[in-house]
Amino acid sequence: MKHLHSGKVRDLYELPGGELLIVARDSISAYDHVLDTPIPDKGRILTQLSLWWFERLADVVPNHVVSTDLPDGSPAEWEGRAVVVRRLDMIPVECVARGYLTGGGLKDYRKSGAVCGIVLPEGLEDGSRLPEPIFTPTTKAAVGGHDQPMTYQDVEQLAGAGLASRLRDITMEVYRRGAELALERGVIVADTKIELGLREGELVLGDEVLTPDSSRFWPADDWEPGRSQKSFDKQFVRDWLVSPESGWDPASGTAPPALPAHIVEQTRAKYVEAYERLTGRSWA
Ligand SMILES: N#Cc1c(N)ncnc1-c1cnn(CCN2CCOCC2)c1
Repeated sequence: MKHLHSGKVRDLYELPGGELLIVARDSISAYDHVLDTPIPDKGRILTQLSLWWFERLADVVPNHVVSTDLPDGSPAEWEGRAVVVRRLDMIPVECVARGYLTGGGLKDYRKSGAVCGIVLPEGLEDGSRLPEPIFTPTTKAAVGGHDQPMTYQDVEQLAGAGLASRLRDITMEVYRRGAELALERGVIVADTKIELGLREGELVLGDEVLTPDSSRFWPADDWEPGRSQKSFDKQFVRDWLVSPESGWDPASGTAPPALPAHIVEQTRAKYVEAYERLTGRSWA
């Protein structure tokens, strides 16, 4: 098979029949670096979580999944973390829904009182829950670049009014369903990013959906607006990397050091916990 693209934590291949293969690696990224130390089973756990969400959301939007059978000639180690998907005509918009204000959205809000042209109430802090979830699309940045916020009018100009409306409706419904289910199970989904493409004129959900890589997962019992929230899955890694033990400085521009075994194990356990809490299934 032909290698097409490598993202931070996933690779894309083209299959002889014209379909694509997405392979999730056990890589984890923090402070804008992909770490050298893999988290065992992360690729499999997030692939299986995404597949579970694709199925649950099939009444909202069709998806690009064709099969989880490994294509002939694939390395056996890809089992469980490789998905055969239909090739879509991807819409070049990162479709983001936010239920809480943080990250780039908070930065824009502090500068202008708005996010993607949507004016928000005054007095919101880092981690504030928004009165209603909002659609905050961004451009798909080139490798190493940063996504740029788009207004809804930008999306209409790019995709047309009809498609823009569908992109927003689907994004908001995927977020609403995901955030509602997750909160019942003790996980806040602060925001999520989906990617949609066209196939025979129909919008189809691509990429991955409602994973800790495509979304911000926060432990609900630790939520406190006014400070940065703990990441459900990445907090052990983030804290260790800036601890005296690691000896690393994010501002140094150098690559982060390898993670100690106990941080790897605790982080793997968080991915297992997220999968089990959300799906109600045992990972074993
Ligand atoms: N999904 C999908 C998909 C599709 N079904 N058809 C055509 N193109 C794409 C595609 C091409 N690039 N990306 C960006 C995100 N990638 C996701 C996979 O992993 C690598 C990054 C999506």
